[in-house]
Amino acid sequence: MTDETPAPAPLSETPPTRQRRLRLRRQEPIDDPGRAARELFGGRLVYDSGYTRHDDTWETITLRQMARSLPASLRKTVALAWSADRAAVLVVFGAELAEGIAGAFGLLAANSAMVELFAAGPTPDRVRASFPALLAIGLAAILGQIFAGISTIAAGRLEPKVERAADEELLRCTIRVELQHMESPEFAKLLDAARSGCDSARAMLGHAVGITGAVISLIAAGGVLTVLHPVLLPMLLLIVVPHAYGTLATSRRGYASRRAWRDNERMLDQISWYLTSQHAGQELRVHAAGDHLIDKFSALSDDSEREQVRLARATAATNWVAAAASGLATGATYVVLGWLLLTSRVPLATAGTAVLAIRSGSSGLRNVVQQAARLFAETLWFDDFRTACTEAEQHATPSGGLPVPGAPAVIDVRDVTFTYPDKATPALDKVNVTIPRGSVVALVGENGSGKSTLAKVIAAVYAPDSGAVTWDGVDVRDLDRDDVYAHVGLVTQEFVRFPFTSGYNIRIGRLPTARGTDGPQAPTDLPTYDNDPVFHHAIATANADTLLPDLPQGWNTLASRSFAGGVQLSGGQWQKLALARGVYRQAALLILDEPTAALDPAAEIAAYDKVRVLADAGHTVVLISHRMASTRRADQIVVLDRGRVVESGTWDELMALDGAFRRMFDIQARELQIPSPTTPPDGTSSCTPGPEVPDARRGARPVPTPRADAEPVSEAAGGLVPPTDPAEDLS
Ligand SMILES: Nc1ncnc2c1ncn2[C@@H]1O[C@H](COP(=O)(O)OP(=O)(O)OP(=O)(O)O)[C@@H](O)[C@H]1O
Repeated sequence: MTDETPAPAPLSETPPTRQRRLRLRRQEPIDDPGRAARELFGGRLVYDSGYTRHDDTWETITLRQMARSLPASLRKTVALAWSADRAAVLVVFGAELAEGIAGAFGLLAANSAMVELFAAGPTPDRVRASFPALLAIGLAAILGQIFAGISTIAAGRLEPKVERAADEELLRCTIRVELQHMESPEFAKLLDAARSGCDSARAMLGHAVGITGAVISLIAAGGVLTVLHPVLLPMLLLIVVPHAYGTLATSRRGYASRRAWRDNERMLDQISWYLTSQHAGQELRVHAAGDHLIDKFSALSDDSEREQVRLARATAATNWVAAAASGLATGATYVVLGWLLLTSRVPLATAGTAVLAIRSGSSGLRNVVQQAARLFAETLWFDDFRTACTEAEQHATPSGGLPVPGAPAVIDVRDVTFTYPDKATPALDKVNVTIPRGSVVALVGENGSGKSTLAKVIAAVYAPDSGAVTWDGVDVRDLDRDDVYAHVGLVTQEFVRFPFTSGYNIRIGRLPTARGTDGPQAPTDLPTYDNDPVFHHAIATANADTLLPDLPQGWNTLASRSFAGGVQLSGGQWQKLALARGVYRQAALLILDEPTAALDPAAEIAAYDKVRVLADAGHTVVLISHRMASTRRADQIVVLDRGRVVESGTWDELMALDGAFRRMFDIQARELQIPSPTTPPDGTSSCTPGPEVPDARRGARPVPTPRADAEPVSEAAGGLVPPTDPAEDLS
């Protein structure tokens, strides 16, 4: 470093940190994330998901807002519960009402008992006279508890039903949403929020029951007070209103603070997870980054502790103010009560009952405020759940349409243009590809050139903005989508590693319940892999039988180390399972998006050989690969560049063309020191010629002929009949 170069200011001395210390001293919430957070995460670690959608509700909610929204929230809860279990709703309401009435009855009995006890005469006589009233108090208390228990049982029956109904509704409507909409960031966030909304359905019920009970006991206490003396009723309000404000203020402050320190906790969780995980263990040790991260953990923990201390002090201060206000009101109430006593407006016994009623009433109202605030927040999440379901229905995969008579002889991509919603330039731009049955079409091109997008359009997962994908001349949009999907098998780059058994990870490609498939077992059967020829065909094709030595329970071994008895599979082993899943589907059109990226060289070569065998058996294969050599046995190679088809033709034709494909091949060949095929001046090469393609030039739309040697595909629901002896066919 030269003298002129200014030394970077130490992060700890930057202005935001000084400001932060001041804020801490003044007990204000920390809004500067601190040095460790900035260095590691670039600032606070805030979820960009729907789970934080209503985070500021508690901080902004007012008593008036809550009171206004309460009837609507209660209405929604009752409607939800009513649709789940009417009888349970009636029992809950009846039990809450009965509990409230028992409470009021108990207060009146207490009044009678006090009248007797404060009456003139010898003490034994007064006690004896008060006996029936004392019995009535006991009876009211017992009945109150019995009714509370009945309400709890009925609510316990109702709550899981409500939650399950919401969960299932969300799952059913989400699984039908078109992927294009599913991938939009806004819908993804709404869906996150909707998941919370399902939990909220249950919580809303709990709060609604709590509010009902509290309101009923409040009315009972208010009624008793009014009977004793009308002036006592406003006194009750005087006590509870400051309490209500205090409760709300404390909760709001607590929530705001927790929100601030929750970001901190999230950062701590992230660091501690990586410090203790096997996944990062190797790098952290070799790079000696562990101690550094522990220091950051310490710094963030300091911040977290400071924030929690600040919160405790602030909460105590708010509670003191609220309690002081409420205490003043209570004092005033007792002064009024004393005045009523002194002026003989109420007898001493009534004053005693009034004290009890005021206590029970004020606790009821406090309860109402707390529960109503929670109900308000939960209702927001629940509304998201409803919005998500409505939006999901609006963007559901259309049902109906023309039936797909069988495996298509030709799939045609015509002038297809497709732009992702958040992108300015199209991912596919006037793309034309013709895919005859029984052929292997390889899509190649640089990263981001549009290969996976084109595969999704071919699989009818995305609908083109313009142009069309046709199956035997019929636009896919006019076909029954479930029928179309019954003919498609997909092995994506990011195939799913389900935490199920390794066998089920394959079987999920073609479950008996799936429409259009004729799975080997009835849904109630336990999987028996031994006598499932399709399963054995799939594992042989994907070379997945090599996994068996690592599967202690065979195909019933759980493929997840997170659970007891589960195993950890390697990346390549998982890829074999995914490939087997795709083959097990027995689909007419098989899309393989980089299906061998994690395989060893021998397994990779075997996999490409099997792809050829599948095509020769009548499957149509769309293969995406970055390894140019792997496309050698494809019938057609389509080269994409920034969403456009720049070359297409057979291997020989593209090598002879000496364009983009040849350049990509030569780069890889140089790296691996593979001799490049010699291209004679007439443009033909020494490679085995593929089926004749009439026009192979830059950007041209080739029209390959359907393979004459392709075996007929079983027309039954798009499934291909497996070879009787897989080994025979695959050897
Ligand atoms: N879900 C998405 N949302 C927005 N843009 C996307 C999405 N998926 C892909 N893209 C963009 O579309 C373009 C084409 O992507 P695509 O995944 O089809 O390329 P690819 O050729 O398969 O790339 P790779 O070889 O890296 O797998 C890229 O610019 C990519 O950033």
